[in-house]
Amino acid sequence: MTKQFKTLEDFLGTHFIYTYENGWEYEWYAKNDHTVDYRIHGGMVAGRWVTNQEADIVMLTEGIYKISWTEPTGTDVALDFLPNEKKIHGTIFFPKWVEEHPEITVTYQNEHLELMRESREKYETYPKLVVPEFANITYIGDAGIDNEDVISEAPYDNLPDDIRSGKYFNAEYKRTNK
Ligand SMILES: C=Cc1ccc(O)cc1
Repeated sequence: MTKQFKTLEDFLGTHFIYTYENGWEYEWYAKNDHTVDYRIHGGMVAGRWVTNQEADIVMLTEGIYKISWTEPTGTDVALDFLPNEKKIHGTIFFPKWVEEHPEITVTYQNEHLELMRESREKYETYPKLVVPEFANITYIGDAGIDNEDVISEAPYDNLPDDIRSGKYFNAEYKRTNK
């Protein structure tokens, strides 16, 4: 996709795959102007996936976007997207308990919200683990707003390659393997 991003509307509805310089691979979808979905393919919490996370999404200047949110786990995230440069800078602020028990969060979070809230009370928050990293964007797709097919199953080994090779979605950006 060689689309040039200029406005907030250009960004909303876009689906990205990217790899942080520490090797962590993430997939993320700007579902609408206040909601994000994502799936984690590599790194400390690989296997985790989340839909309908409330987020603040703004355009800082033409073609540059900032997204921030706080999660039920107590993890905070701030992402800066420079899609025309195929670059992102992301900072993740993990509570101590996620660093010590990442496996609790490696699931489809939406079905385990109570466990996340219980765990953040039961275990330690501080000191937080701050992970600031640049990432290279390896895929950009125009999924459209509120497309429930984008992040709709658990991550598996070759999923990013299936998407990048064009076999995961049809021309309407619906999953081909459903
Ligand atoms: C913790 C979630 C999260 C989602 C996307 C991303 O790039 C970093 C963190």
